[in-house]
Amino acid sequence: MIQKNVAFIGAGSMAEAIFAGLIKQKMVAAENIYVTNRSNLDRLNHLKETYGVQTSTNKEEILKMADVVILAMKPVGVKDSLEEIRSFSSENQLFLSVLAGITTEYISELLGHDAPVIRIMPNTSAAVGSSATMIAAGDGVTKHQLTIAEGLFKSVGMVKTVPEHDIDSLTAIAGSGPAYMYYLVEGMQQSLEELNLDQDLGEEVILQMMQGAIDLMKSTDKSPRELYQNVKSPGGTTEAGLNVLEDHDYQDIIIECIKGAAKRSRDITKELSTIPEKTLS
Ligand SMILES: NC(=O)C1=CN([C@@H]2O[C@H](COP(=O)(O)OP(=O)(O)OC[C@H]3O[C@@H](n4cnc5c(N)ncnc54)[C@H](O)[C@@H]3O)[C@@H](O)[C@H]2O)C=CC1
Ligand SMILES: O=C(O)[C@@H]1CCC=N1
Repeated sequence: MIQKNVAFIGAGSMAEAIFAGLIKQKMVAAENIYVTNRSNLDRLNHLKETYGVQTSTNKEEILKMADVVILAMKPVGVKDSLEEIRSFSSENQLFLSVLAGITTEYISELLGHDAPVIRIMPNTSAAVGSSATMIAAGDGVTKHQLTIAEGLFKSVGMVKTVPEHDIDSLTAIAGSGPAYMYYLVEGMQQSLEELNLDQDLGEEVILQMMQGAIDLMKSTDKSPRELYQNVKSPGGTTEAGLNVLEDHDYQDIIIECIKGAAKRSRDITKELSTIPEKTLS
């Protein structure tokens, strides 16, 4: 457990997933977690009752307690939010931003001082200790500060420290990826009705099937292609299903999906930042 106060600016699904995970894994005590949002008091009260975290709509009150500040508002709100808190923040605080498409350089510019800024791309599986979190240090971040960020996020899943220019592309997989998995599961669930199967039974089978496929991929050197070839019998059921996927260019669609998400992350940078184009590659 680290003896640091961690403040969340933004109290949405990502902030909740992170602090739920930090508390569950006993990395940070609930009383050391401070949470604020734009103005939704009901939401703050709900989080306080559920997790025992400290909450307030008064940003100054929250900021003055913080050793580590986690920026977890929507990217579009970052400018207003940082303008609101910059006078309460200090260079002695460590800033961790989970905002898609927002560079450390831009955050430093908005803060207007030399506080260390680290860019983080986690996912909502942090709530159950299973995030795949990407971390990139901004200019001037010390090894010790990076270790603090890595330690916090290692407690809620796997961490990879990467160059900042890779974060946009990795956001598509690490950050947005869970949504594509849930979308796939939703599609399978919808098939249950058409097949006249019991919904509860079917949903349990789908999740165990996916868990098993992940366990097998993690435990073998075989490629996904070898693994699905092993499932497929000539003239069998799997082949019939794979033919449908191929007819619809399923893998091309997945590639376009990931490229589209990565492009959006880079576009957010261009839309919201004042940073010159040459630094965006
Ligand atoms: N949801 C996800 O799976 C992931 C989200 N992220 C990033 O996390 C951030 C938050 O995403 P979500 O939690 O999904 O959004 P959300 O819409 O659920 O929550 C946004 C929160 O920010 C607060 N907020 C907005 N403006 C504010 C301001 N000026 N000052 C203080 N708080 C303010 C809102 O009140 C709300 O609590 C985004 O920047 C997103 O890119 C990153 C990885 C995964
Ligand atoms: O959709 C988004 O923009 C955020 C970033 C990654 C996951 N959710």
